Amino acid sequence: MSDDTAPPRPRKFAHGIDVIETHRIADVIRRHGDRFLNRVYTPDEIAHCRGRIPELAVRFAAKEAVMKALGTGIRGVGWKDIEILPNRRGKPLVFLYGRGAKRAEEIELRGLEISMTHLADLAMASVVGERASPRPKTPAARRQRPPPHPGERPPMKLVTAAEMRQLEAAAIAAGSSEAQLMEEAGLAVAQESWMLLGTLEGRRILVLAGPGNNGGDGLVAARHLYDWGAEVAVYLPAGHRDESRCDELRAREVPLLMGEDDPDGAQLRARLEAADLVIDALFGIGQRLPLDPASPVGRALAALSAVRAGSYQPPKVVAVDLPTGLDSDSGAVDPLLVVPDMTVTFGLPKVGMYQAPGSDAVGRVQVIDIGIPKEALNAVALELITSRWVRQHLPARPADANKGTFGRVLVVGGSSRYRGAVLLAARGAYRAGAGLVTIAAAEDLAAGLAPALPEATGCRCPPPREAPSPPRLRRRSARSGPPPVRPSSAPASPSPMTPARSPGPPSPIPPIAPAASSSTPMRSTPSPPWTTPRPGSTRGPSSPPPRRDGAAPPHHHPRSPARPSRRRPHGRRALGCVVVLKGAHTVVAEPGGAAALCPFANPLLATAGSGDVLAGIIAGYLAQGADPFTAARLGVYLHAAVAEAAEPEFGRAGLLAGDIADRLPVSSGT
Ligand SMILES: NC(=O)C1=CN([C@@H]2O[C@H](COP(=O)(O)OP(=O)(O)OC[C@H]3O[C@@H](n4cnc5c(N)ncnc54)[C@H](OP(=O)(O)O)[C@@H]3O)[C@@H](O)[C@H]2O)[C@@H](O)CC1
Ligand SMILES: Nc1ncnc2c1ncn2[C@@H]1O[C@H](COP(=O)(O)OP(=O)(O)O)[C@@H](O)[C@H]1O
Ligand SMILES: [K+]
Ligand SMILES: [Mg+2]
Repeated sequence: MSDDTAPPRPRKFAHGIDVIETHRIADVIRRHGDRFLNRVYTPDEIAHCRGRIPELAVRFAAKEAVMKALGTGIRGVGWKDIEILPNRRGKPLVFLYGRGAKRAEEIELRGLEISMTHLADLAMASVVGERASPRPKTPAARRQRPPPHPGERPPMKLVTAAEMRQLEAAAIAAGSSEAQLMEEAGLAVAQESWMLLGTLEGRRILVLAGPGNNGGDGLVAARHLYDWGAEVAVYLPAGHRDESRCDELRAREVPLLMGEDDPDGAQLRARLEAADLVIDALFGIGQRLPLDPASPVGRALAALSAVRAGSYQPPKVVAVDLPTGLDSDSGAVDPLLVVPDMTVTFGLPKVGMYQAPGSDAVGRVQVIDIGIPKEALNAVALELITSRWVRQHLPARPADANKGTFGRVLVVGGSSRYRGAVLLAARGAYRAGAGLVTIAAAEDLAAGLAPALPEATGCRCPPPREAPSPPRLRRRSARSGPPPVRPSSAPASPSPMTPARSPGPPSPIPPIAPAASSSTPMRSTPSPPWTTPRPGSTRGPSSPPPRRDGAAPPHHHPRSPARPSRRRPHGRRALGCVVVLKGAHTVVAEPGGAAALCPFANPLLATAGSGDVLAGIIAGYLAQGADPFTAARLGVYLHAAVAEAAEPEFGRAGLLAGDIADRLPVSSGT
């Protein structure tokens, strides 16, 4: 539907309100004078207010109220993008510029009216206007798949520390500078800290700043937070190499405590005990793990941990870029790590934040755009599978379809020991939307299977004694090309195959001739479209289980990263197929080098048959025409999303593999 034929979007109120204590503004102006005025107010506003505190305070509240009505918060729109000036009769009017004007256009904001008032020490503003609702979701619109590419948001990529440094270099090559990037980063940390605390006036903030650029970000944040009215102190356990940033703070009389001047840690403890918020700017992507508990940084973290554990009102913690003690690439966690309430990370999230146990050690993650050139992001191979991506890539389900539209899946199995596997995979394929699922099982099993899934058709295959052992499979594939895909675990797990309409010539001699007695012939691809090894079957130890009890997860030596091969599952190139490496935060990789990571870790999935259901789901999407990489990503995400959705009901145990299949529509419909 083109834009001019689109129905007008329904409209709703846009409202924002804010109140501020007038003396807060008076204090900031006393301390910072013109610097504050010039940062927050336009020249016309400054001229109009002529230094009158109530006028300035009420405008401060008004700007925040407008930000709320725009729905952006203080990060989205600059203070000076909003101007409040009276008309000739004294009625205040709101003028929007820059990002403010752009946002107003996006939401089709009209008729923004403002009302302001103040008492002795309070200034308050309320704004109301009319905006367009997000586009209505009619049943037809819901069914309609959004067009795949133009206008699609780029996928959320994940980077290693080395990749982040390359992106930083690209930003600098494009005209930015290290100092500018640090200013952006520190400003974002200050803004996020403000939002976390709600108000800064009278709030005590302790910045733990390390010797490198992570510490530099912390110093910039400290400067802003002080300028905005917080009581800020900075603790530098190991000093800092950038004296000029320290000088900016000394000029403001922000206390800078050096680790060497506090040998017994008493000053640090006192500051920590009094703090409302601690900013962890000790180490970022430059950290070398493990941390030495006897080092100044190690002792600072131990003190923070003790205060958090032992205090009635423990301080909140914001981590800058990465929590100190988290390996950016593997997700390994140092025992000294303090789990923050929030991690403010720059450019792109780091891989380790989505790897157990690191994924349980970052709190809420806020990703900040610091001006990395978009083109540079193309070089990053690993992306996070997001619900948005899944919604955009689910196969279309046209209203005039018939079952032939949605492809066919053949599930081959024959082991009496794993008789459920074929059923689970078949169920997964159906629930994912395949049009027809056929189970090929040995005759003695087939009879028992039919009542369990009457929707599946059957076809006969040779008795199980013929089930080839792995060495025999290898010999056979040497003669006839690789065998069809099968889930990793059980020797006789089912083998979902590509649908009849998928491209590729039939394999010369598939191990079990699936189409022999089927009414419509089916084909398998010469190379398996995907394979699903488990972490245990790849190099490297598996990571310890995550803990959700708030304590730092157990130490996992960062030099033996959790799952080294997970990032780049070796073998996908050798196999020439898409690889699904199953487990917490499953990785899907394709032979070209791209890989995608599932955001979920959930023990509800660690149940027998769960992998068989996943295999069926992926086959279901393949049958509907998705390419193998897309089908695997869809399957992996939705399979795990079912467990996420089931957690309130089940807790951490008790979901059956069959339930995963049966609950699939719940998540694919969202
Ligand atoms: N990339 C970007 O685009 C942007 C990056 N930005 C920020 O820069 C951060 C990276 O900065 P960075 O490279 O200076 O590293 P950082 O994390 O401060 O640590 C290095 C320092 O710590 C020390 N050190 C490390 N481990 C140690 C140990 N175990 N025990 C003791 N010391 C140890 C190490 O000592 P050295 O190795 O030199 O002896 C060095 O002094 C990044 O996370 C982000 O916050 C933003 O400003 C803007 C954009
Ligand atoms: N902790 C976990 N977090 C997320 N997913 C998990 C977790 N444990 C197991 N899974 C998922 O459960 C499935 C288990 O597959 P698999 O071991 O092949 O089981 P089976 O062979 O019994 O069907 C995989 O998809 C895997 O990713
Ligand atoms: K940090
Ligand atoms: Mg399995």
